[in-house]
Amino acid sequence: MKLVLVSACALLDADNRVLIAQRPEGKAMAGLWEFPGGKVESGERPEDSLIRELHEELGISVKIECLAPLTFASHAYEDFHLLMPLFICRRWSGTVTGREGQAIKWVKAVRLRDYPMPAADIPLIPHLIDIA
Ligand SMILES: Nc1nc2c([nH]c(=O)n2[C@@H]2O[C@H](COP(=O)(O)OP(=O)(O)OP(=O)(O)O)[C@@H](O)[C@H]2O)c(=O)[nH]1
Repeated sequence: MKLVLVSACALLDADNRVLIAQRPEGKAMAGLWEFPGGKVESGERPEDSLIRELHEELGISVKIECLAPLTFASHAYEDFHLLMPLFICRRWSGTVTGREGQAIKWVKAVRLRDYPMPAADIPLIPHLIDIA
């Protein structure tokens, strides 16, 4: 089975709300809410890949020292195995904007279960509730 490495980030605002973004129509798992991030390209560090994706997807600049590891997801999808480190970040510059037409929402960690998320993300929710 192919192993796919994806870096993801839980951005937290001053009220400890978490940012989720909705996967656009036409993509795999369209409509589901996920943490911003994306595939780590070969030769790239997971942190650098995440910083690049946060800029592309949300228009914000994040410094590497503002990313802290929280936990990870390891999930067998039908066609690949996902390994996804989840970082948290409380400091960035710029205004969070859905730059690729994706809907975004700030939600309390205890409300995350109200939003359909990819299967790999479900076990991550309690970790976010713990730090809220
Ligand atoms: N960014 C992100 N991806 C997630 C999460 N949970 C999860 O299962 N994934 C999966 O991890 C992969 C992330 O890849 P991606 O966003 O870079 O790529 P993509 O599906 O847009 O495809 P493409 O870049 O090949 O067009 C997808 O298969 C996505 O469904 C999550 O919370 N955030």
